[in-house]
Amino acid sequence: MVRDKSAVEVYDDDYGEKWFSDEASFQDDLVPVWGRRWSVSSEVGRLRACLVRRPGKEIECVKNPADWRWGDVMDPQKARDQHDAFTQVYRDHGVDVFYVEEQREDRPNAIFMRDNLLGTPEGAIVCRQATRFRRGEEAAVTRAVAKIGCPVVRTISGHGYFEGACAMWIDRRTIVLGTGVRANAEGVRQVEEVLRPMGVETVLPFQIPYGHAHLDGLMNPVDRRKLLIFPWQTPYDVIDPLKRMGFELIEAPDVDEVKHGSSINLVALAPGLVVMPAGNPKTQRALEKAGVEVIPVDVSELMKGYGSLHCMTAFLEREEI
Ligand SMILES: NC(=[NH2+])NCCC[C@H](N)C(=O)O
Repeated sequence: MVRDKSAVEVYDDDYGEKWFSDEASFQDDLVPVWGRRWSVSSEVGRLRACLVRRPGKEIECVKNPADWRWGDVMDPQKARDQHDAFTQVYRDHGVDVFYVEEQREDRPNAIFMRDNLLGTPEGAIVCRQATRFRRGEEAAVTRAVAKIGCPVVRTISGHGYFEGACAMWIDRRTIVLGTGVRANAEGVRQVEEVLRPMGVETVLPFQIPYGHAHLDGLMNPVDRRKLLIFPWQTPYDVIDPLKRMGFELIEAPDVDEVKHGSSINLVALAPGLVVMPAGNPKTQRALEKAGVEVIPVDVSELMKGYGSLHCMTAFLEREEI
């Protein structure tokens, strides 16, 4: 009987099950699979990449500022020029600035990108806006993130809502997560569920006070172990463990600068080097006295939307500290 070659003959010198799984971690795969190290685990490690929304047509839909939680109507050209200027400072410091190119024309607050995206050690969490006047910004952000190839590790869903500025990274193992009008318990639970397996061990809960939307007007790390805080409205129970970790506290010296100058709403380009809204001389001096280098930039037009640099910048890649 004529028979095909037996399986044994075919496999001969190279047979057997050998297509085993690859045990590399997702984080190890970021560069080979996802094209770059899309990894964030602090607010201060050298900034390599961020996502922003240059003010587009949407800011022109604001007629009554109070409808959008704005203080005043923006001059579109001034707003765009100021946006170009501060992102240029980022680029001058080696940051790759990515843009959300398309956005809904009825979502003027979409320029406050941090609220739409939280960077994690393994990619982005796409947030879910709490308010009706912002919900929907995140859909365009998802498309932008997909386009640049950054992995999305979670989209806040179900009954959760969570805006990225309700989180504040402390270090690879520690994060502050705030609940309040812009982040409910379910939203925080979803964020925590994603971060724990990535190696976050300590979550410091922060009850955001009535009248504040986010954390970046209340506290912001400016160096590996230096923290700028609004002293009267940051819970002692958040500060105490940070003190034990060796954090030096820099108390914002002027309420008016915090409230109207967004003096805490700054972006660190590297440990001890920050870009900060201009017009806050007292806070700037306090930072410099603490050994922090400050680059002031004029974002006064953009601040009519009640947000500033930190809110406008979603971090996509920072060097680990
Ligand atoms: N992360 C921030 N502080 N964002 C400020 C957002 C301001 C915007 N008008 C809002 O109420 O949503």
